[in-house]
Amino acid sequence: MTKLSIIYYSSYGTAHAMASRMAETAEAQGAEVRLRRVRETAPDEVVQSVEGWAAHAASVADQPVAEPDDIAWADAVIMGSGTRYGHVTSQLQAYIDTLGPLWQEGKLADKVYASFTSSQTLHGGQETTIVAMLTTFCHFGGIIVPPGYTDQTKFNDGNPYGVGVVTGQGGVDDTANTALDHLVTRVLTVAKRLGS
Ligand SMILES: Cc1cc2nc3c(=O)[nH]c(=O)nc-3n(C[C@H](O)[C@H](O)[C@H](O)COP(=O)(O)O)c2cc1C
Repeated sequence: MTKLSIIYYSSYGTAHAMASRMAETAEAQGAEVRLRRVRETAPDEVVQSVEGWAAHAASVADQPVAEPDDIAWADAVIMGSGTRYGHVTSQLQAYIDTLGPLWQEGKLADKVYASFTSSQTLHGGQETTIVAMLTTFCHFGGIIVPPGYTDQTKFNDGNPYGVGVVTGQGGVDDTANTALDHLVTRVLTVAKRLGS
């Protein structure tokens, strides 16, 4: 059974919906899945001052938060974050910054990695955000599995780096779900080929 961790940060629920879709698809394919939200680091008064942010935070309050062990445990990791000025969220980066001891022990290496994002606008920085996560995976010694155009459906969402959802244009629609299913299936297929 391939062990897959899906680790993401979401303020308003888009990355949460994307991660949940991949978790369901992976479980249907027999994988053991850890779906883990990254801990909120913004001050509570800031979160509570934004309606959509507060509502999403309340809806996931009882769900487990990501710990470093969730990567050490996994054969494959899919990481996701909304786009912030063309980069990953500080919340996801704060989680990544707790991984130093595992990195030092070599426990982040030799796993399959992929990433996903969402942004408000079409050219608002999805590629740079996804590639920022891929850069981190290089430092881990990870085996990066981008979707490329390895399936005809990739010509519909058009993102060979990972999966990106544009919240201002359709959000997590059928095209996005197809791309998410393709990404997680590809990650599991490669992990299995590597013996996981
Ligand atoms: C501080 C901040 C910076 C953002 N920067 C960008 C950006 O550079 N490009 C963009 O298209 N959207 C940007 N957005 C919009 C978010 O990317 C979008 O709301 C997010 O992807 C939604 O994901 P979530 O629902 O998982 O939180 C920004 C939002 C915030 C709050």
